[in-house]
Amino acid sequence: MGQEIQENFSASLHETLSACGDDSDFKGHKTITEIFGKLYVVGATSEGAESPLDVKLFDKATGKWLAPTILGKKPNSSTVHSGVLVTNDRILFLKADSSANEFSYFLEVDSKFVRERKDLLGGEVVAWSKGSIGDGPKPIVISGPSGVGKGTVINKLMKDFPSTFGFSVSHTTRAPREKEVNGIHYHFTEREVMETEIKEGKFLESALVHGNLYGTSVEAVEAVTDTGKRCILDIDVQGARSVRASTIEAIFIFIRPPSFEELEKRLRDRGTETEEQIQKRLRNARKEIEEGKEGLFDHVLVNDDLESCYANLKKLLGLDSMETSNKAASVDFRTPSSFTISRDAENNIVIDSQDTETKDGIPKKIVLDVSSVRGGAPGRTRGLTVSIEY
Ligand SMILES: Nc1nc2c(ncn2[C@@H]2O[C@H](COP(=O)(O)OP(=O)(O)O)[C@@H](O)[C@H]2O)c(=O)[nH]1
Ligand SMILES: Nc1ncnc2c1ncn2[C@@H]1O[C@H](COP(=O)(O)OP(=O)(O)O)[C@@H](O)[C@H]1O
Repeated sequence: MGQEIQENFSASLHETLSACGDDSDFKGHKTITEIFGKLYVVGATSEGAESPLDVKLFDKATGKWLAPTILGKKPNSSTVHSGVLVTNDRILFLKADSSANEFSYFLEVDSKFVRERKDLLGGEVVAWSKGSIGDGPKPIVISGPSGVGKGTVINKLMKDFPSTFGFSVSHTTRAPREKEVNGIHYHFTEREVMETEIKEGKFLESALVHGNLYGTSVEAVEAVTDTGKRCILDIDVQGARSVRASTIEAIFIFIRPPSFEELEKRLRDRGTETEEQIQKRLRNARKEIEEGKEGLFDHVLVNDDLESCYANLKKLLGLDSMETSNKAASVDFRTPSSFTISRDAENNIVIDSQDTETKDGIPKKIVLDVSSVRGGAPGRTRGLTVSIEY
């Protein structure tokens, strides 16, 4: 395998590319990584540190440039220090003079997420994801029949813990209710537009629910994880099943009503649906309650008395003891302004500072254990372990 994979350290890759007629047209520094006969060339298309990084792909066998679909939020060019192949499925980029939260980005070239997207979109696909030290908090998926009280408990959680949780705002083709605000409760959209966006791979999951399309976009979850908050998804059972089958590691919670009669009463008292819509939701509710028993969910809560249901939810999320409130790993440092990258005997990636002055909070050496990195939430590579020496 060593023969088939070459990293950016190798000057010969730059020679190979020049010999092939390098028309990648990047400004300034570019990195090249070879994986199974394909050169992944990463650089900026315009000058300046804020220019986003672009990816071009050169196939040595055919001598042709391929234009991959690039998913995920592109890091900017100040990120480029060096591309290091960490596993066969992703390349690591390290950023100088940066916080622990921002210093590592991965270009996924053959991860499960990328393979899924290739099947969907066809052609070459790559995806950017930000490195996350440790496991980070898992997203929470909440499902249950219409009218059971999902929205009510989620609102309570967001109000009581505003800096801990963020809501994944879904797209839907249903009409807004009176008090619903576009972009806050849902992104209200046209069916044709949403169908096209589903084909383009914009959605992590989507489903037809009560006659309308609903879906979670990659961007909706990224918007929450980017703020460092824990993402809450209010999605139906089909959506929960899709997320379960994906690379997202989440906690799945199903909320049941105390009885079918009580569910009907809540739905009617809410007064947001027509009689026909209520009937449709009640028909679907029977099916959903049955599916909720299937073992797809990690926890089932009964929403009889609201306060006790909410107390149980907080308990299972570890919020009753604040020390265990799912804080992200608290490793804090800044990367040096200048460094070299190498590997040690255990195959860890070693960042050695080349800064002439020592500064507080900037380690001399940072050792990255990448043996257990994996995709987590979209836009995230989790499981990075860091040790530092000052
Ligand atoms: N699969 C999927 N389901 C969603 C999404 N957003 C909302 N839903 C589900 O769609 C169903 C209808 O939601 P909504 O129209 O807000 O009505 P409500 O459940 O009566 O409040 C609920 O089961 C939601 O959990 C989504 O992005 N994906
Ligand atoms: N435990 C409860 N007891 C009584 N009414 C409730 C309870 N939980 C929620 N409700 C009410 O039931 C209705 C449906 O709740 P909602 O949160 O909109 O459900 P969902 O989001 O699951 O469709 C709302 O009017 C809400 O105020």
